[in-house]
Amino acid sequence: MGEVDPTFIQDIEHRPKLEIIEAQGIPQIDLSPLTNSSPAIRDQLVGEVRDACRNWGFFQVINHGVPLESREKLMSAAKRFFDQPVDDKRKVRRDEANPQGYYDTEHTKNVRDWKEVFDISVAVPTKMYASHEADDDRLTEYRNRWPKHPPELRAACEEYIKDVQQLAYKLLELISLSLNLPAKRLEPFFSNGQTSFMRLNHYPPCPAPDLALGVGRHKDAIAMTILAQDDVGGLEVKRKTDGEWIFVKPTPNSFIINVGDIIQVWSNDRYESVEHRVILNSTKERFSIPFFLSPSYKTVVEPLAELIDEHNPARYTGYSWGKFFATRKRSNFKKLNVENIQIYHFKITDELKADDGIVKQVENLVV
Ligand SMILES: O=C(O)CCC(=O)C(=O)O
Ligand SMILES: [Fe+2]
Repeated sequence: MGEVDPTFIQDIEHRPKLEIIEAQGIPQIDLSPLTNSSPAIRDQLVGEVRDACRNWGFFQVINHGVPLESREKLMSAAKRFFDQPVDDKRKVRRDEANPQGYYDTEHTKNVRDWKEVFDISVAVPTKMYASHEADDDRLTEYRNRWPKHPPELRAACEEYIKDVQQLAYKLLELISLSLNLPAKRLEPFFSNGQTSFMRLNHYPPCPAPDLALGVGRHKDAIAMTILAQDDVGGLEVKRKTDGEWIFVKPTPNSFIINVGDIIQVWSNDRYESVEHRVILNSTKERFSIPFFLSPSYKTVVEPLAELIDEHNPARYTGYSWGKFFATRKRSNFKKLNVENIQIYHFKITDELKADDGIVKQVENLVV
C-alpha cells in the first residue's frame, strides 16, 4: 500500500496510543465442559459466559473443538492469496450486486482502513433483499468468487466454515442459557437461511502505526463474531468500565468471541455490543479471520418476548435484518456521505428519536 495517504489518517482523538495496556484482558473461557455431562460444571460455564458478555462483550475460548489443522490451512491459503499482485486480486473484486470477494478500500467512519479483505458467504447461495427500499420485496443471491490462485483456498474456506459453524451453534446455546432461555432458542434464526459471512483480513505493515488503523473503532452489526487472529496481535477492545482501549494478547489456537448488535437487541441491552478497533505494526503483517454469524434476511430483530415485561419494557422497535443489511451495503458501496444505519436508530428513547435521520458518515459493512 506504500506511503500513508491522508485518507488513512485518523483524527487526533482516535489515534492509537503506542504503549499497550495489557492489564486484566478479556476473559478466557475453557469450553471443554461442553463435552462433560455434569450439570454443575455446565452451569458454571454458562455463568462464565454470562459474566463475560455482561462485563466485556468479548471473551476468548480455548478447547473449542475446531481442529487446529483446519485453521492453519486457511491461514496459509489466505497468505498465498494476499501475496499476489493487486491486479490478480482485483479479478475477484466485490461489486455493487454481490459484496463477496476482494476489496482494499474499506472505510470505517469516513477514514480508510489499512487493510485488504476477501469476503465469503457461508450459505451458498445467500438470499438477501435486492434493494434497501422498504416496499421492494425482490431478492438477490450472493455467490462466492473463487480466485484461480491459490487453488486450495476454496476447500480450505469450506472446511473451516463447517468447523466454525459447529462452534457457533455451541456458543449460541451457551448464550441462550446465559439469558435463562432454552438452549436452542436462538438457533432457528440461523439454521434456515443464515446470511453469515467470513472475512479474510490482511493488514500489511504500516509506516505510520501512530496515525492509521487497520480497522477504525466500530461495533459489529451482526449477531456474534468468532475471530481467529495470528500471533502478531492488533485487536483492541474498549473496556466498559473506563473506556480504555485494551490490547487482546494473542493466545495460540484460541478464538475471540464478541456479542454483536443483534444479540444486544435480542437481549434488550442485558448484553452490549462493544467497540473495538485494530492497531497496526510497522514491521509485521497481520492476518485475521472473523466469522460473522448473521440471521436470515427475513428476521425481524427485536427484544425477545421472554426478556421483556412491565418492569423491563422493550428498548427497541423491531427492524428487518435484510433491509438493515441492504441499507448498509448500499451506503458502503456508493460511499454515500451519510452515517450508516445503526441499532440506536431503533432505540426507544425520546432523545434518540429526535436524532433520527441525522446522517453524517460512511462506514463499512460490519460496523
Ligand atoms: O482483525 C481483527 O482483529 C478484528 C477485525 C474486525 O473487528 C472486523 O473485521 O470487524
Ligand atoms: Fe469488528
